[in-house]
Amino acid sequence: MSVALIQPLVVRTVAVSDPDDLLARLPGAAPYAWIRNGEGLVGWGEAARAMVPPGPGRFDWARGWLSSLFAGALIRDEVGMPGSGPVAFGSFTFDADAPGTVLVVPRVVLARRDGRAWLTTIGDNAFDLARPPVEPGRIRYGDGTLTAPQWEHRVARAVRRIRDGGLDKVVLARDLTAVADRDIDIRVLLGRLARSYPECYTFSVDGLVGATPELLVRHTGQAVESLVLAGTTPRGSGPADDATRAAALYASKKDRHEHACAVASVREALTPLCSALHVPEEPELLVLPNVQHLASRVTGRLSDGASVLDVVAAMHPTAAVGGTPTGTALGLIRELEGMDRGGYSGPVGWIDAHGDGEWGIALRCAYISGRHARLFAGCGIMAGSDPATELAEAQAKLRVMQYALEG
Ligand SMILES: C=C(O[C@@H]1C=C(C(=O)O)C=C[C@H]1O)C(=O)O
Repeated sequence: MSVALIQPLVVRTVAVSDPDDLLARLPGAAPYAWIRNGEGLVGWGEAARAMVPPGPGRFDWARGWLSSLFAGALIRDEVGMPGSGPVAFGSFTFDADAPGTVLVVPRVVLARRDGRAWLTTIGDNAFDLARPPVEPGRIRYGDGTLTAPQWEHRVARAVRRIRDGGLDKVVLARDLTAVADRDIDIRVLLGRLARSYPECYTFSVDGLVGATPELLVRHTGQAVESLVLAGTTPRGSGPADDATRAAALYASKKDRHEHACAVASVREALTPLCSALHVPEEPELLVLPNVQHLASRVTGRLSDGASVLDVVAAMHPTAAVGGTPTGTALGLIRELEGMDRGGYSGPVGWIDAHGDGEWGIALRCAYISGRHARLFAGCGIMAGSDPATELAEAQAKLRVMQYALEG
């Protein structure tokens, strides 16, 4: 297959002076990015790419492809940090059987972490001519797979199914289409997202772009960390209203149960892999510009040398994006959503040659292609869910990418 045809990668990482705004260094409109609070990695060009075949073995396939690629590489890494040396950016589809999972090793990666900065180049150090970003102009929206009222009906059906005892929780999503006057330059979106959502992970992988608050797993050596989110209320009209809404969220049996389902799924996935695992008793509140979430930071130590992709494979799909029990929820999602989620709500992130990396759940995101965008948002549906409230919550989540497109 393509693996056999690839020449060994010749990789060099050197320390560089502070690059300031990483996103401003991207020379062209097809970038790779993973940025939070100004730190992270940006990349461009392609040294290697794999379209990962769909199916239950996709994580194994990805792991095999990466290990033969990285094992054959000639690596000179003068920095020795997580994310130095060669890295692959990846986006896995939500549904294991859907096409569209991709891994790309950019030709150039520029990164900053803990006050250090580095540049990784692969192959000939070709000079990249920068083109200034271009604004997309006016944006027109259209319905995606379902209109808003149709989606509310599907939510009502899911609630009935839950009340009938079929399952505890299911996450239902909807999509929205957008067309711009001009081709959408992803760098414009990334700049807006990183400025307005600095706490989130602003990402870009092969046309999937967003700012997700949900860290599936960060893997550094033996340490793993995850930020589980579930249970949401929109921001209020001011500090007092915010506080009232936050208190109601904490007190809501429905939201606490929804959150507990998501935490339980992460605990179950991580327990077999970890020698130590800390799961907080009570959630905290994560306040974002558009919504507030119940949040639990889970930390652990891996018992053996599992890579970040092994951990991702064990965790996906958590109940934050699938439901409880997982299998029943996935069947209901297929039946009721009537759309292919693609990489939305799938794992997105990067991995280095040591198996370290950071992967988020691709939320608050859109696929960008030419002048077109397809935006996604979903909500956890419980027995006590009200379709109109869930629609409002999905709309609040869609605002992240609407803002990225419109400014
Ligand atoms: C599904 C999404 O978000 C997830 C669902 C949440 C909820 O229903 O409360 C909260 C955070 C995410 O885990 C989305 O943003 O599309």
